Amino acid sequence: MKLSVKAPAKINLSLDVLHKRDDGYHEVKMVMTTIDLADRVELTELEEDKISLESSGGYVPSDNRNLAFQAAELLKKEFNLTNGVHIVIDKQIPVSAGLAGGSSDAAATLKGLNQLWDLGLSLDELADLGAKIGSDVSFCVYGGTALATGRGERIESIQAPPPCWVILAKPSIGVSTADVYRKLKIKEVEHPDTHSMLEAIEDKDYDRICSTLGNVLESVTLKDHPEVLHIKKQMTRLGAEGVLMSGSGPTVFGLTVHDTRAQRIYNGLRGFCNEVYMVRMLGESE
Ligand SMILES: C[C@](O)(CO)[C@H](O)COP(=O)(O)OP(=O)(O)OC[C@H]1O[C@@H](n2ccc(N)nc2=O)[C@H](O)[C@@H]1O
Ligand SMILES: Nc1ncnc2c1ncn2[C@@H]1O[C@H](COP(=O)(O)OP(=O)(O)OP(=O)(O)O)[C@@H](O)[C@H]1O
Repeated sequence: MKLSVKAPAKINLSLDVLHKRDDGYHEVKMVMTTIDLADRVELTELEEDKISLESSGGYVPSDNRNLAFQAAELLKKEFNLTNGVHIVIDKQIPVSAGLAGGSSDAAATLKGLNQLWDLGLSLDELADLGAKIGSDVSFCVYGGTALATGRGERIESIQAPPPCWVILAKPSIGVSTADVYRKLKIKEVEHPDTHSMLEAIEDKDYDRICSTLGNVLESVTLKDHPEVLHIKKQMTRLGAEGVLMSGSGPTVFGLTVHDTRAQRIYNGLRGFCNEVYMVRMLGESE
């Protein structure tokens, strides 16, 4: 049997870091939402007891460094399974971008194999398993829009923000999430008002959502990579109503409700950035 699962990217509308924990991770408070930029993960049952993986598009590892491979491995180990699977990833989400591409592939693999191998696991159980793979995987299991706390794995789903265009621009630089967290000076930075973001979403107040966007990790990535700040300025100049870096970066997203403005921002950014996307905010889990 074979099945195909959509794996959407996420953006962080608010990302706050509260303190460093004894286990080396950071306690976070984030509002995350899914966007209509997605990989597709195709799972085919194998007769043999093995996992194989291939990926089209951007370069990603095809062995157990791949988070989707790790998801299949984890299920086999946890439940002592001898099932096999061939995983094909149609990669549309840019890699190492701050958009949780790998995490979403892992979440899609967990959900798909739950069906394919008839494991009967609930979404909560899949999200708990996902947390063993990476901090963003639990959110990707639920999708939609959520408040994420703990190291990012404690998920409280909330309603979707009002729909709008999301223009994404990724400069051609690599950013290490671990480095960004390590360099963050928690006491010296301005913290976003996550509570206000939650209220704005509840009130469906698009203008307030735009003015409340905030990501504490910008303090590190913008300083190390001035091109990210440059993209933010261009997005604002081109008329985006709200602009922010997603996750640890380097992708910047701009929000607008206006169709013609969205096209103008998209065209304007393509002039000096190779990877630019214009997609809809999803917000709801599909
Ligand atoms: C930046 C975000 O993408 C925002 O959604 C996430 O916080 C990062 O999620 P992720 O890429 O799934 O992160 P993981 O693979 O769990 O961790 C990568 C590295 O980032 C650091 N890390 C991550 C999450 C967290 N709450 N505190 C951390 O300090 C740790 O050094 C960890 O070794
Ligand atoms: N399925 C996958 N897709 C993309 N990258 C993967 C995958 N599996 C493993 N990786 C590796 O994970 C690293 C980060 O990739 P990813 O695209 O998930 O980053 P990201 O969008 O910054 O994630 P996050 O926002 O969760 O920090 C890369 O070094 C990549 O080689």
